[in-house]
Amino acid sequence: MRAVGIILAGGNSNKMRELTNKRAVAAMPIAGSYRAIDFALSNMSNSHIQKVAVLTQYNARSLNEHLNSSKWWDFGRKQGGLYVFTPTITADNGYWYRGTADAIYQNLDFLRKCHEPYVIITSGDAVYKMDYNKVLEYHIAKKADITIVCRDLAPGEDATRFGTLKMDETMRIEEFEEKPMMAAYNTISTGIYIIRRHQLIDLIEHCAEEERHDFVTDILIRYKNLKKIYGYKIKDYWSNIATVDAYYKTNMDFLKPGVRDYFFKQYPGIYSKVSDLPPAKYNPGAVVKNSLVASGSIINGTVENSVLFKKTFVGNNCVIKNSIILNDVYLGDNTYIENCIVESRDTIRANTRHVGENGVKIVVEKNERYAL
Ligand SMILES: Nc1ncnc2c1ncn2[C@@H]1O[C@H](COP(=O)(O)OP(=O)(O)O[C@H]2O[C@H](CO)[C@@H](O)[C@H](O)[C@H]2O)[C@@H](O)[C@H]1O
Repeated sequence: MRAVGIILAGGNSNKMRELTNKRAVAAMPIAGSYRAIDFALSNMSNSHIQKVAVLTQYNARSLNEHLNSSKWWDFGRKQGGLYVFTPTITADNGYWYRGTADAIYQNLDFLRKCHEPYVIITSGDAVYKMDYNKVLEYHIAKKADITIVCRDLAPGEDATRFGTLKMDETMRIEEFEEKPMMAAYNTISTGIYIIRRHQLIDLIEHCAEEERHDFVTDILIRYKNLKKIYGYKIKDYWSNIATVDAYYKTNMDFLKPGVRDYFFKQYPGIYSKVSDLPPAKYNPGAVVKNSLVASGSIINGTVENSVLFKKTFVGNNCVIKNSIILNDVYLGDNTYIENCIVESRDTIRANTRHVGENGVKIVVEKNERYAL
């Protein structure tokens, strides 16, 4: 095999507010049946990358539970497979992962023991489909040291969340600004990189010697002029979910037939851990329009333009509009929910009203069923 994969999934995002109090961003539920990291894992599997390391740290338990079997993404094999690395205290190291480069440094033995010549680095926070082999071919053809997958900013998208960059006519990166206050360029890095394995080991070791810990500022930006760093531009769907608005928008995008078909009908598919739940049930009186409803749900009221994760119960005369209901939520009779994200396992009492007036409202209620 030509490449191994590294999925960075250990970061925290305060821009997700209460939603990441208990789970990692990469464990955020997406489109009714998936977790964010399923997209990167499926891309690895579909690109025939057989050895993948997931670096987890913040709220690692949520991810570790999801990744407890590699068979869902077809990594269950004798050679290679899926490795989940959380920080471990050793005789030589007493730190958590202090940044993305440090996370790789602390697992450098994994890379040293591999034989594959290239490494694909991606984040677990993005929803996209990609054949990494196409990027690898480009990387080889360009004789690049590092290739960064990038795309143009979408209209209205906030550049300050991203690395922005400028390329010359050969696609070599001339300028790279990480999360600028005022973006000067409208091409952004997707945080997907390809690099030769030996080169990565050298750069990461050098970073560690100098007590530097961040892959973007301490490698990409620092070596921009010394190394040949090229951009590979994509036009397909790619969305980083690590803010409340981006998370909401990404889920809502799956209500558009084009996005849904692209991910779920066109080959290759997206895979996830499967649970043996009964099909969703629509009782007499239920009205459901343009919504995704996951298995194990029971619907009595009205649901419009919404994404309902597994085991949602919607009571009589409820109205759910433009909202995301995470798994295992009980909505009592006559509740009205509009423009909200309802946290998983919530119990929303009968006759309650929640409306996101100035943007999306996150609803976190005490769980009365579990408190019993
Ligand atoms: N200590 C740690 N240990 C393990 N994993 C960790 C980690 N700290 C962060 N991560 C993970 O690494 C990835 C990158 O996270 P960062 O916080 O470094 O950058 P961010 O995602 O904001 O921007 C990045 O991604 C955007 C695209 O979304 C680019 O535009 C931008 O240049 C780039 O820095 C995320 O998946 C995160 O979970």
